[in-house]
Amino acid sequence: MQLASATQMRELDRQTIEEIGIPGMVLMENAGRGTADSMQQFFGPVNGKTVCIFAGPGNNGGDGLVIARTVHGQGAVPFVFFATDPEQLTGDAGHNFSILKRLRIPYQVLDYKEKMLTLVDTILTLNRMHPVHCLVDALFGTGLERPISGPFLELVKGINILHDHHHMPVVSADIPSGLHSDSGTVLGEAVHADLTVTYGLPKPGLLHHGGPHVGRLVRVDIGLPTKIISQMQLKGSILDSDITAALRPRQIGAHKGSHGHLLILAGSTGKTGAALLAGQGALRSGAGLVTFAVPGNLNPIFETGLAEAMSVPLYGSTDIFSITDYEHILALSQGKDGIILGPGIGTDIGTGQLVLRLYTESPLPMVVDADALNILAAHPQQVRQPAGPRILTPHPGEMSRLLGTSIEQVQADRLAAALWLQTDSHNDLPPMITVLKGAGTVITSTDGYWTINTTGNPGMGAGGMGDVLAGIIGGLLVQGHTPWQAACLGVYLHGLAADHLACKQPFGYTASDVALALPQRIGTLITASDKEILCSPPKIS
Ligand SMILES: NC(=O)C1=CN([C@@H]2O[C@H](COP(=O)(O)OP(=O)(O)OC[C@H]3O[C@@H](n4cnc5c(N)ncnc54)[C@H](O)[C@@H]3O)[C@@H](O)[C@H]2O)[C@@H](O)CC1
Ligand SMILES: [K+]
Repeated sequence: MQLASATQMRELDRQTIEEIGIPGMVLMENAGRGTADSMQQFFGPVNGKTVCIFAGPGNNGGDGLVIARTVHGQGAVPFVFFATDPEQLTGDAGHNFSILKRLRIPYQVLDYKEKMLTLVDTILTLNRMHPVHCLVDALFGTGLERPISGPFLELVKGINILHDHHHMPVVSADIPSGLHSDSGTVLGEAVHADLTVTYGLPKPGLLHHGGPHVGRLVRVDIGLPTKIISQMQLKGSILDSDITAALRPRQIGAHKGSHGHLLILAGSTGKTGAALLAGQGALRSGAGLVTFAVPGNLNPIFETGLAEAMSVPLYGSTDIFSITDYEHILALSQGKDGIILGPGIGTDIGTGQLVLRLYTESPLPMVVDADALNILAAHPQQVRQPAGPRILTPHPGEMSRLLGTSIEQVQADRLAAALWLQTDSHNDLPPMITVLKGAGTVITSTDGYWTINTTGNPGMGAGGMGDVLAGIIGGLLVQGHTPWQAACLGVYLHGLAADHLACKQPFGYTASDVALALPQRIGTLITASDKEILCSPPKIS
């Protein structure tokens, strides 16, 4: 499913209305009716209940008025609250206000002096007469352009009090008011929704940071023609279960050599766990063979640490990776299908020299993680000189170092940060993918395509998760997935496995647990017909 920014959404609406001839009133009607349907689906019948609608000064408010009229027709008692004079509404919203008046649906213009507590009291009183079915937030959608303040701020605060303290369900029309629809940044204060019904195409701001304000997300088809959407050539998408179509069952007769050989360059004293976790991630994602190249003194740990993996001691410098290991590593990389470079390696000068040479000289596809990213951050001119496909997997701290900015700035616009390598020039550089980790992981490629992940949960905020992710992506890479596919599948599956664990234990599961949970998740995703091939013995004729 594609994602659309506020500007793209406005353009889609404009083309639909002006070039195709579908009136804006029809789109608004579809949006409002679709929302009313979802409200019944999620919160039960509206008949006989109060529905409080908070309508803003633009078309989002207009959607709210369609919702009011629709639930009125379904036997509810709608009550519309405006923060500004509704007589000022124009266009389709103004038209819907005229209809509302003719139907004598009650509304009230909130006096700014009547602060939020008065609003809360009013709604609690209404609730005593007819129980409130839900509160409808139709204050702002894609048109929010500055922090919410004044009467609008009072309304949002009031809605949140009713939601947080009085447990009233809240549905947001298109976007929780106060969220920036592109970046997901909270502008002043944002509505806490249980359900967000988004119109046409979802907006990226709903997914950034894991969508903490959004609740359940539902999309309503408001009638934007697919022709118009495809002409727009949108580059953003939701990373959801569609990606799992890229998983393939194993061929009968396949052997360990069929599933790729991964070289892992990771670990140092005190951080051998990072390497072992990456190895686990790779093996659990199905890599055929895994070899660790490790500082010589650490080799005994790897001999026993992961029985299924091989290890080769390096003696350039016995405790850390060093530039003097370069030739040895080059020889080791012969016959390998990919490399993971970075988890737990430290940033020693000799290690840095090795990382930069491998990054700029090895043609093998490479997952570049952790300290390898910190080393690259100190040598920005080399970032765009990869000798082969690269998947960079920074967390916000590493991303901020790569960009030379603060973590706050990265988090304020995660998409802009993750698109740091985007280029319009058609050069012959190998593909470079950035995976900006965190709630709502953002994956971008240099040609400007991007996607935001929908799996994962707060329980994943624990040491070693990133190492396992690097391993999973590396494992998928050597099994023949393209760098883009490997990054997207890896991120999606990593979150999915963790979500499965979180169903029973919301936190306290470990990175190893996630790796262990992975094969079963993959198994359930491979289609039934594929399973038949997998499980049935070869036919003897
Ligand atoms: N034809 C269309 O364009 C359609 C639009 N739809 C709805 O329309 C929305 C977009 O409508 P609009 O572009 O009118 O935008 P909004 O309804 O989101 O709000 C824009 C209005 O709010 C004001 N405003 C912005 N930030 C403010 C702030 N911080 N404090 C006070 N006022 C502020 C603006 O000056 C403008 O009057 C979508 O999110 C969607 O809900 C749907 O009805 C489907 C069809
Ligand atoms: K809204």
